[in-house]
Amino acid sequence: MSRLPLIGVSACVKQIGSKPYHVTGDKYLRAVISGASGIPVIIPSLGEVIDQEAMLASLDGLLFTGSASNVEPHHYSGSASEAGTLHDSLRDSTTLPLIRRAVAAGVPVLGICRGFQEMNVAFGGTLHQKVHEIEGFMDHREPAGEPIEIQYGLRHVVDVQPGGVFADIGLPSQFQVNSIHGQGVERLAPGLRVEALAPDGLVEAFCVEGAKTFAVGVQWHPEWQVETNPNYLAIFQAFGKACSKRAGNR
Ligand SMILES: N[C@@H](CCC(=O)NCCCC(=O)O)C(=O)O
Repeated sequence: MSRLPLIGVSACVKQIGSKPYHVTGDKYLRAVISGASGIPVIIPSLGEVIDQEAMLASLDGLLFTGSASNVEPHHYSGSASEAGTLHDSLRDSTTLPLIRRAVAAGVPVLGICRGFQEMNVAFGGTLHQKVHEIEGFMDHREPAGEPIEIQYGLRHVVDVQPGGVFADIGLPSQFQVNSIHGQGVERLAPGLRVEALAPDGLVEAFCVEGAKTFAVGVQWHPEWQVETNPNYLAIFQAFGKACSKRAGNR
C-alpha cells in the first residue's frame, strides 16, 4: 500500500521569553502538504544529539528552509560577521552535516534561501555576506517596510541553464522569482551544477551533480503561494515525486 512521504523540515532556534524553541515557518509546512504531497515533520536543531543516520532512515525527504539568520562564516572560512548579525549555531550544527548525510544516503533534498546557502557551504562553497554591497550585483533583499505580499512578490527573472534538472521537469528557459536575501553564493561548491542565474550573474539555483535522487537548492522562495505559481509548484512537485518514490521503495 502506498503511503504519503514523510518530509523533514529544518527548524530555527528562537528564544521565546526566557526559553529556546525550535520553530519552522508555516508556509514551508503547508507547501510540503500542498506542493509536495507529503507529511511535514519538524526536525529540531539539536545538532548531533539526534542520531542523524537513524533519523534519515525514517524520512523520505528533507526541506531546508529559509531564515533571517546567516550561516556562521567560520563554516566557509569567511571573515567574521558584522556585530549584530543574526546567527543560529545550533541550526548550522544540525543542517550542515544533515545535508551531506542526506545526499549521500539518497534522501531527496530541497534547499530554500538559507537552506540553499547551507547546501553550498555543506559541500565546501563560500558565501558573499552582503551581495548588495558588491559592485555589479543587484540588491536582492526584499523592499523594507512593505506588506508581505509585496516583499514576496516577483522581483527579477532567472535564466535556466540547459540540460539540467529544471529543464528536465519542464521549467521555461526564463521565469520570474521573488528575492528575499542579503547573502549569496560566492564560490559554488565542487560537485554542484548551476541550474539558474539572476541577471547579475548570481547563482539562483543548483543541483548536486551525480546525486542518487532530487538534490536541488534555490535562492528564492518557491514555497510562497506555491499553488498559484506553476514554476514554483513544478519544483515542489518534482521534489515530492522523488520523496514519494523513496516512500514507495521501503
Ligand atoms: N539570511 C540569509 C537567508 C535569507 C532567507 O532565508 N530569508 C528568508 C526569510 C524568512 C523566510 O521567508 O523564511 C540571507 O540574508 O541571505
